[in-house]
Amino acid sequence: MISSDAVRARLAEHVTELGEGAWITLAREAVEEPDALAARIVESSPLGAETLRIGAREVLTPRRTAWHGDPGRVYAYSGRTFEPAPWTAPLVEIRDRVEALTGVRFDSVLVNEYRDGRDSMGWHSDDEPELGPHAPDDVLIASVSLGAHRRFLLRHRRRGETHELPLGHGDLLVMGGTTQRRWQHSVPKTAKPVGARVSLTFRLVRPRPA
Ligand SMILES: O=C(O)CCC(=O)C(=O)O
Ligand SMILES: [Fe+2]
Repeated sequence: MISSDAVRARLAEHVTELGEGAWITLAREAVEEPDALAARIVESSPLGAETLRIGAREVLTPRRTAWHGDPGRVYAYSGRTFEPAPWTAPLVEIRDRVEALTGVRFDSVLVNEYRDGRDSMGWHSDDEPELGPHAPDDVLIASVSLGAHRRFLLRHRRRGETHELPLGHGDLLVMGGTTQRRWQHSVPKTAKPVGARVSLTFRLVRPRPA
């Protein structure tokens, strides 16, 4: 059984403890040739804006996304379910690099493309019950950033305390333990001129029983 403690121990030099069993690690420039990889992913992933249900309203996401993974890694959020597209060559390269660094072979990945500063991701936690190793108290998410630098914010759900991490150029951010339970995160819009950014959030998803 994978435990996120083993990942924290392995990446000990990069750990920030957030308290209450929540922690993140940030390794700068962990992936080589991030710009070339981003271009290959944008070419080969079925990226598109999704319609999400927020209460009674349907809204289009202000970013393009694609869900890839092993067969059966169905991901459900905001009233939608997503069947995984197969792994592509650039995603396998990065998945294997993330495995070498974390010791975990992630089974799925959400690709997010932020075309410019108007694209964003609102406050949320990735705490869906199918997320492993064991949502909501132990969720492992390994996020690789490619392309333009963007601000990544963490906000404590009760205390409102925030941390700001500038992410870019092959950086690897891992969120583990109770981070999803205790904190939310976001990628805010920016009025500054910024180029395109691609983020890959690798996950463990329990397969749906057939
Ligand atoms: O783009 C990012 O760095 C964040 C992506 C994210 O939060 C997600 O995919 O759930
Ligand atoms: Fe997220």
